[in-house]
Amino acid sequence: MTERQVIRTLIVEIPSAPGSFAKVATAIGNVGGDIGDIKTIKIGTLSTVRDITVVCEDDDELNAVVSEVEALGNGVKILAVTDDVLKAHEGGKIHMKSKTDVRSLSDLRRVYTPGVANVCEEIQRHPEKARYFTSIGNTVAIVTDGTAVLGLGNIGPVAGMPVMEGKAVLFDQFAGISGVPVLLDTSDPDKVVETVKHIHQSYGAILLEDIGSPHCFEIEERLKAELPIPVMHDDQHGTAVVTLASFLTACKAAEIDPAKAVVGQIGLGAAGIAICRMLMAYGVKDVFGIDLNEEAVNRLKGYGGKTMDSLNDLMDTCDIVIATTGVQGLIKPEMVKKGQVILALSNPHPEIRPEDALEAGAAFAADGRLVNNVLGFPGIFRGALNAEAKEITYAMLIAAAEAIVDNTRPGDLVPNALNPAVHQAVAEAVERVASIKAK
Ligand SMILES: NC(=O)C1=CN([C@@H]2O[C@H](COP(=O)(O)OP(=O)(O)OC[C@H]3O[C@@H](n4cnc5c(N)ncnc54)[C@H](O)[C@@H]3O)[C@@H](O)[C@H]2O)C=CC1
Ligand SMILES: CC(=O)C(=O)O
Ligand SMILES: [Mg+2]
Repeated sequence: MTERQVIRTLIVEIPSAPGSFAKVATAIGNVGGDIGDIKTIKIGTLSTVRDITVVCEDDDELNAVVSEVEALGNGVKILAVTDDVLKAHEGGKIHMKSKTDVRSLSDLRRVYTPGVANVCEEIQRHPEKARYFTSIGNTVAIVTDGTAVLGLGNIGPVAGMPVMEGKAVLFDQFAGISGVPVLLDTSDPDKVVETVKHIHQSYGAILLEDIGSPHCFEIEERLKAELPIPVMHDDQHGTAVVTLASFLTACKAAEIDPAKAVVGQIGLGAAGIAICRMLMAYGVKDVFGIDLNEEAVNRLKGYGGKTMDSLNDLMDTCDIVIATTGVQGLIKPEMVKKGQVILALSNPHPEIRPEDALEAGAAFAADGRLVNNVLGFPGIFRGALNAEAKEITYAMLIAAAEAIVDNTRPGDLVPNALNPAVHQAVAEAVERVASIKAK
């Protein structure tokens, strides 16, 4: 059975006495549950009710958590176990909303016919004005064929929709951008390019998401060459930006010269190859990569990277190990070298849990929840749209990575993705570079 991460909220009644909550927390931890958010629902003289979010490896572990907490007795009661994740997806996560109220006939005539006709004619005369009189300039298509959805593989575009809606939520919250999922029922590069070209006029930019390798490379290259608006495959470049930022921060903290760091990349698909290319372009000389797929390894060699014979060799040799294979648990604790930096970036499950890597001697360890392209893509697109850029260049991506580094607090690997200042800083840095180029 495939292991899956199970997130549930336990609604627990606990006696209002010092130490009672600690017993519940210990019971959850005893059987491997991780505690997430805790919300106090009711404080009574005799008992307190709390929502405790727990993260478990699978249903068996969740059942063990529930039994362990119930076994405490002495007034500790589980009132309910709820699935907040499924609940948060009921009816979908996004909704197209009007910015204008229509309350009177004159509103109606202004917003719709006949008033709207003047605006149409103005745009017909001056097409560039569409950017000001429509939402096009603030709307990004989130295009997927569903072939590499997180590390879940080729689950199809409709099953991938919750991820695309998630990206749209993040676009809205962190960058004020309307993200519109576009689900394609083809992965054929000719058809994808043709389709996106036919619909591109609705959007200010195109974000390609969870399109698997190798077809993602041709699709992105062709769309970049053929469309007059920014196109970026987030799994490649959004991930590479955030990984470069965490790499630079880790090098500084571990006193490693980035140019002399020996980097090992496990998995050379969309994310992996882009990470290697960005590190090499930034001046890192020793970038080694491995993949089960020979074509992927040859692609890396074509870009100037090197390969190794095995995962064990890579783990033995490299100071900094980055993994994007989608394979949970691929890196065993006994493979970790003392002082190594381990970025196990696969979602939803990393190649090694950061706590296990640290316990095995790693100097720094993070997973894909922390080092995540959410730190990059909202600000990158905001900056590109603000600058009315025609493309997202390497210089813009480097500026984004440096802005992320500048916003990282001492002791942290990356900034908190919930901090709006980070997205603002990325957007400003990207816009500045894009505007310089445009002059
Ligand atoms: N943290 C983040 O921001 C991001 C994380 N990712 C994660 O990276 C993973 C891969 O995503 P993509 O690159 O888009 O997929 P992909 O399908 O393009 O690439 C995966 C690559 O890993 C290779 N691979 C699989 N098993 C392997 C093994 N045992 N040893 C060596 N290589 C192996 C495959 O041959 C393939 O080349 C996913 O789990 C995804 O969630 C992707 C983008 C962003
Ligand atoms: C974060 C992301 O884009 C992925 O895991 O595919
Ligand atoms: Mg993705």
